[in-house]
Amino acid sequence: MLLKDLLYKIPLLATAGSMDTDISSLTMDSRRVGPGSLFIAVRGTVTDGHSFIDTAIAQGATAIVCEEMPDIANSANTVTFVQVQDSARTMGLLAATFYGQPSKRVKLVGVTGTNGKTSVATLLFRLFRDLGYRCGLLSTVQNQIDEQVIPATHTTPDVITINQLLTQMLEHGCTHVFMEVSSHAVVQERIAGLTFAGGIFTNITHDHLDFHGTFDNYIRAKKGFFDQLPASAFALTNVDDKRGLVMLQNTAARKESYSLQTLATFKGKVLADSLFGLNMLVDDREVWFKLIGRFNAYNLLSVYGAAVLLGEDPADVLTLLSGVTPPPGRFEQVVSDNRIVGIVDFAHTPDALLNVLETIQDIRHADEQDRLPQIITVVGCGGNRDAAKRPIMAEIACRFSDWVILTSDNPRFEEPTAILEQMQAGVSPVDAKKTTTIVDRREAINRAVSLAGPHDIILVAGKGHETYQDVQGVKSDFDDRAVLRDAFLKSESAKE
Ligand SMILES: CC(=O)N[C@H]1[C@@H](OP(=O)(O)OP(=O)(O)OC[C@H]2O[C@@H](n3ccc(=O)[nH]c3=O)[C@H](O)[C@@H]2O)O[C@H](CO)[C@@H](O)[C@@H]1O[C@H](C)C(=O)N[C@@H](C)C(=O)N[C@H](CCC(=O)O)C(=O)O
Ligand SMILES: Nc1ncnc2c1ncn2[C@@H]1O[C@H](COP(=O)(O)OP(=O)(O)OP(=O)(O)O)[C@@H](O)[C@H]1O
Ligand SMILES: N[C@H](CCC[C@H](N)C(=O)O)C(=O)O
Ligand SMILES: [Mg+2]
Repeated sequence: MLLKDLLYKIPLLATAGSMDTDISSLTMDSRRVGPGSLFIAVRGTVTDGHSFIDTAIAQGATAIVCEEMPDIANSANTVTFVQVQDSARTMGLLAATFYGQPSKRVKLVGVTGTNGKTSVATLLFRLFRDLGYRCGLLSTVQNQIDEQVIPATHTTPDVITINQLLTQMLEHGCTHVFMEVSSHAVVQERIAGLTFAGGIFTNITHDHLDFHGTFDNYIRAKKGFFDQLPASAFALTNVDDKRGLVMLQNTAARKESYSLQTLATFKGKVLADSLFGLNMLVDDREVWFKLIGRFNAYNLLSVYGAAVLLGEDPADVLTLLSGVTPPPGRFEQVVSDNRIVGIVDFAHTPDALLNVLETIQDIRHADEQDRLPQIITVVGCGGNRDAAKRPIMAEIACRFSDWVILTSDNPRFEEPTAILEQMQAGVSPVDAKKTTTIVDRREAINRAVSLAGPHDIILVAGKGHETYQDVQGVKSDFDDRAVLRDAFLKSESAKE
């Protein structure tokens, strides 16, 4: 595509060089530049893409988009330079044009919020496939082009990757695409230039303050998604969340809502919640779902609402949705031969942990001898992420559990013991008696199993579907579900 066609309608501050240059590919990473590439210099959190302009040219880039013209701009006559106000945003607009506006050719629905994005996007994907559509999914767990699974590196990929994936989805006949929109992605313009058919807000609680600085900034980031929705889209919000209405304050999209507590476009009520699923009234129809926990009642209601807003028949939606299973690592049960109930859950924020533990408390029942199952929680917090949540998560674990084992999540580049000390700060002297700290996650899970008897519940929180542990940038195999199964087997054979 010619550079001048690519830049059509993009606000430019200055240019140097020919606009008739042919562009073969777009990239913001000098390491991926090839002959004929357009390199977009983006200022990042670690380094500045502008310092790689020379490398990009040496590797064959024929055009550079930047926020600051480099000195060589007027002397390099084989390369064209384009100065813009905001490279990251421009990249989104360029990607949409370069790939032929794929987001306009599918029904693209974005899901944002602190918790529940993967759950809602995955449920929508599974529901719409059951409704007979070919669908795409962009999620933390994985990306999917109908049946084909593509590993995910981010919750929301960069905007060039998104457009490439959307193009592949279109080639495979996908009509609907469901994607998570993280707050990082909004701030870094990873969704710039995408045309959404709908946006869903789940909730907002404490997370990522390391990145956003303040809670207000974090709210603004999430709201930014709704601010950029077109009038043709729907904006579906959870009005039971304190910030639910704020999200839609400035949106041009059609405002819709869901609630378990108050008047809303889509209204639900939890009738029963057990280890076998949720029984709900949804717009006055009674339905059983396979998911567990009141928080999932919200997820299900938003999925139902979005499906109806996308034109599906409410009764068909509920019939099919009642059979849909949750994504991996979300309240996933691993039960031992002697009936110890293991629950592996991706709860890695205070609110998620609170919800999961409240659910566990609600659904446990005393046995014939009137003994209430014990709750044993194994939890850690990731390194190089929001540190403020660490003591809070430890406190929540203690509040709801009979035993707590604090352990490592993904330490990344932090010292595991330092993270654990910050968690311990949330443990009161009284709770200290039931709390142990074991740095090694496998050992921690083994200890939990050794404390459990039949019908007791072990919650292993924080890593859910993850199949690795990241220590100093090295990812080694680690899967909470497999480790739990091993621990159950080992403890059974030790007893024999
Ligand atoms: C903090 C953060 O979000 N970082 C993201 C950001 O990287 P960055 O700003 O650090 O980039 P940088 O390393 O400073 O580089 C700046 C620019 O120079 C370029 N560069 C760099 C080196 C080089 O040799 N040549 C070159 O051209 C880079 O390609 C980049 O364009 O932009 C990159 C490209 O899009 C992302 O891969 C990267 O995600 C990192 C790996 C990450 O861990 N992100 C997490 C925090 C994240 O985004 N998480 C959210 C989900 C959170 C949640 O909801 O729970 C997500 O959406 O996944
Ligand atoms: N609607 C909800 N409200 C509160 N907590 C939830 C909700 N849905 C799920 N959770 C909890 O949060 C955890 C993560 O859920 P999910 O993966 O769907 O969230 P996410 O928003 O995609 O997270 P991430 O930001 O890491 O992508 C679940 O394992 C569960 O413990
Ligand atoms: N999307 C989240 C996932 C966190 C999962 C948790 N296991 C951790 O490593 O902190 C993030 O990248 O912040
Ligand atoms: Mg997710």
